[in-house]
Amino acid sequence: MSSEISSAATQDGAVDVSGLENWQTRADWLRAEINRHSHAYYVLDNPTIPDAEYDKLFRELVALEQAHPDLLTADSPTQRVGGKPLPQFEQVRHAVPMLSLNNGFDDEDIDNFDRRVREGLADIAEAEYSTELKFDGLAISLRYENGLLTQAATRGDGVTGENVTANIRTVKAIPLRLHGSAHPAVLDVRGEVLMFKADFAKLNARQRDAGQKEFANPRNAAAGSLRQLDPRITAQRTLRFFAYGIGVLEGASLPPTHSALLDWYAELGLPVCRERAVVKGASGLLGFFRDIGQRRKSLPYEIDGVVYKVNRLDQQQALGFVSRAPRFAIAHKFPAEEAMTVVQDIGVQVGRTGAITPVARLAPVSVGGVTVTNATLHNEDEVRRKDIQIGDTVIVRRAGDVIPEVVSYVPELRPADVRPFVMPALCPICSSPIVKPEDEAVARCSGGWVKCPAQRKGGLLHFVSRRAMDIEGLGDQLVDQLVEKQVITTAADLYKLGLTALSELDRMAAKSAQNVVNAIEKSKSTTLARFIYALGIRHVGEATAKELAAHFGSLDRLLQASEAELLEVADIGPVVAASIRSFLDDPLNQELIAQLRAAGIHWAENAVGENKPRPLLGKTFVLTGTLPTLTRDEAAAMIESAGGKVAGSVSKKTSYVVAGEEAGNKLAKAQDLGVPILDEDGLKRLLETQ
Ligand SMILES: NC(=O)c1ccc[n+]([C@@H]2O[C@H](COP(=O)([O-])OP(=O)(O)OC[C@H]3O[C@@H](n4cnc5c(N)ncnc54)[C@H](O)[C@@H]3O)[C@@H](O)[C@H]2O)c1
Ligand SMILES: [Zn+2]
Repeated sequence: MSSEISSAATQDGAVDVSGLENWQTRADWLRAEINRHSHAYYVLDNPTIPDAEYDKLFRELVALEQAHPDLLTADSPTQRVGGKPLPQFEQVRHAVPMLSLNNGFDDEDIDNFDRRVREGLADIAEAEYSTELKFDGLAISLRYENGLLTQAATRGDGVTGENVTANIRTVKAIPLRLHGSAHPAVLDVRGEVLMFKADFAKLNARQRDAGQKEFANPRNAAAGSLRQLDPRITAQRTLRFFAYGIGVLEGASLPPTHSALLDWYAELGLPVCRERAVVKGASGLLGFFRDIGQRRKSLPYEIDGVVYKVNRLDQQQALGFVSRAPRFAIAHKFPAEEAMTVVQDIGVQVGRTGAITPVARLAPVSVGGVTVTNATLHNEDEVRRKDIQIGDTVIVRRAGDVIPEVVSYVPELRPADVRPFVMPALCPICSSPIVKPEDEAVARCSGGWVKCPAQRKGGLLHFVSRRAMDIEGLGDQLVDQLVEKQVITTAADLYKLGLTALSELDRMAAKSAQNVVNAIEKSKSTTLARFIYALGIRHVGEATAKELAAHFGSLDRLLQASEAELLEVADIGPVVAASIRSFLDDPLNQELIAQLRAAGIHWAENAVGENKPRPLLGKTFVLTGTLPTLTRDEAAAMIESAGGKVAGSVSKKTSYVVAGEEAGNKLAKAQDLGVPILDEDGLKRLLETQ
């Protein structure tokens, strides 16, 4: 290996080898790192770094070996699957190896996969695929002889796995005897053992209570639970199973397609996931990917992508395998939700109620498809519990639209000079003392909105937000300017804002100034519930505001309500009642409310208050899909004003499901449970006739 190669490639910018002698050294280093992490992940079920970081190392090694084939060794991790089986278990040799899957990340990868498949099948015009989910668990092989479960083995290194038959027998989702009567002499079912999100949360809560180590994620929990030497421990953990493939088959003929194989499995009583489809071409694959991506959060188990398989089994056979994965299948992965980066500092943020949130300032890192530079540490106790310090390398998580958070630090990468976070004594914005009541986890700026611009801004942003007064166009930056330049101090000042004042602000075009003025004007017509919510009373969220509005019917009645009367409202306890009373007793707040009413904010008051008819009282509705004329909010408001409740998920207690176009899972679930289903007209009729 000459230094020439290394310097040329460095100029390419392909791989950073600074400080390393040559490619050989780099490849050796990568192999050692990858092997170390694989061992922690596959054998110990206790990963040391996020998957995305591991994948980065792995991809670098693949690229290196492709560019310099002489570097490739037979024992390179790129040529192998999984990890070595644990010696404590009896070993099982897989007659048909259990392989991994190749990965794709963007649309182009999938187009290329589809093209390679068509080329590999003598240039067929269009390929048919079976699409399914990529479950985040561990692969298992279940051997049934004449319908009876005789052996279960983990994937291990793909060739040799661990005999976990005794443990698998405790998994209720897996039949010990196949349904029906005609059974093949030997059937080797391949599938994934996994743990559902709810069971994972329960398990971790139990581990916490027992002072034992919590699992990093459901995959590790599933793997750790299955690979127990004592099956009684496995039996205490709720594991599930989905079948997705086949190894050996004797005494029966293979169905013609993968989808038919899964249908057959379902008939045999094996769990097969419902979320699957048969599609054509790359566009069909991408359609499935987007649909699942949208519903990912609501699935009861974790997935890290979807899997596409050529549907016809004869075509699968024709395409065959490369070293560690089939050519006929690919996993289309979602962007990683976890990444590793360095905490450069820990600052604090002041919320609208004065709550002080420690925030990690991070070296920029891409997580879940966006660049993250700040991540919440929630509160001081949490920082101590997780022992996160300035200078630490940490794992950052960003799942969907959720605010990025720091999950943990990486002990082996902690430098000697880390510094702990110190809660400042004074608010960084207004210099008022920060106080922390003994019985609360949260420290607060004691300045209140009168002294603290951060609280003022937060309060105003809450006031104008979509679920409060819904004033469009008043974003973060505009509110910042208005508060900083002292154009407005309270929400009431918003209603005095004229075009001139707005136009004087930086970068405010005449047209957008006019839009803001119009939006403010429009917001004057609102509902009592929105108005109460907009006030930003501590502990009064949207649901409580709705309850208050429905219960009292008019603002004056609410203003006069005693704590005892407040306690009569559904779901309101002593803490909330006291918080409402103390807010309303504050002369500054009384002044604010008077000014807002004087500015012309109004709503339809209900003269009879609590006596208003509430025909849907006690009924729970679930909304799904797109209704022809009503938005979800409107439909929910109609149901709630008639006394009904709107819930997020369907259960036996659901009274009605209101389904529109493109209703998904919830509709299917309602049908399963026999819950009555209404369309928009049905809902309207119900409201009229009651
Ligand atoms: N954090 C770490 O240190 C570390 C170490 C090693 C591996 N890993 C992670 O493990 C993964 C690689 O491991 P891998 O070889 O198990 O590959 P993989 O997880 O990328 O894909 C192959 C596996 O997918 C599973 N699978 C789920 N649904 C499936 C379906 N419908 N059809 C077929 N298979 C399905 C099977 O168990 C199969 O073995 C990567 O995500 C990598 O980041 C992480
Ligand atoms: Zn402050």
